[in-house]
Amino acid sequence: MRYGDVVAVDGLDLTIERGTITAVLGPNGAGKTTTLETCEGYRRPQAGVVRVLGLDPVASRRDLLPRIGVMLQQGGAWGGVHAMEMLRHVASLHAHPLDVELLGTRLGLGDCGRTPYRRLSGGQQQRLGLAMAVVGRPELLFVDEPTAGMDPAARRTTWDLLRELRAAGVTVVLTTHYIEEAERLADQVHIIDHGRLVLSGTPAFLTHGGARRLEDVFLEKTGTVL
Ligand SMILES: Nc1ncnc2c1ncn2[C@@H]1O[C@H](COP(=O)(O)OP(=O)(O)OP(=O)(O)O)[C@@H](O)[C@H]1O
Repeated sequence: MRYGDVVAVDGLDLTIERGTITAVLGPNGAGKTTTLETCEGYRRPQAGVVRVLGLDPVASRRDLLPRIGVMLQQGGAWGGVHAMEMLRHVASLHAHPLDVELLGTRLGLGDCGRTPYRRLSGGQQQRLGLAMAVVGRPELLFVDEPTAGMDPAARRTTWDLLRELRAAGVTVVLTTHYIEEAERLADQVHIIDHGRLVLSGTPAFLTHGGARRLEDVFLEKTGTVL
């Protein structure tokens, strides 16, 4: 995937197993969001092949939309909408949504009250984005930096929710800059740099059974030690 002269994703080859949590790590500009957006069907691959639940994400977008959940890095709601109003709306678009009130309470959306979306804090917007992504009971969930800007309690709630989804058979693909998050949550970690895959494995494999810190492995492999 290129943007003009910039090569954002370059021969990236990876497969994600169903029912697992996969973390895609990489420095700023490594190509994580572009990769996710291509899998989500927002971008048509300029070369190569992408299959999501066995389907072409662009050609089969209508079939895939009810089956996947997407949490974008930013946005996804109208500026003037209230959090619970937005969540109820998204739920109404799905055949068998989760209980909106329970989900909203769990993710602290009740606290957002009548504040319009554009005035919510970054962490509150993230919580709503996560709720919108999971409310339709997706089989596959893409979450781009889900806990960025969240306070520690909201981060824990998010981790618990993602683990519960995995236990229920949902496949979760996340990007994060919090290496600890990947270490705690992910079954499989892929590190990408300059649009290429540089290392893959379970957290235990990558850290030699905990003998190394994943952050050190990440910095070494991506050459980002300053
Ligand atoms: N719409 C766009 N137009 C031009 N260049 C873009 C566009 N989107 C991304 N890029 C460039 O493509 C490269 C990959 O960007 P991408 O957003 O996929 O990286 P990322 O790994 O998600 O980064 P971050 O961790 O900072 O979110 C970067 O060099 C970025 O500047």
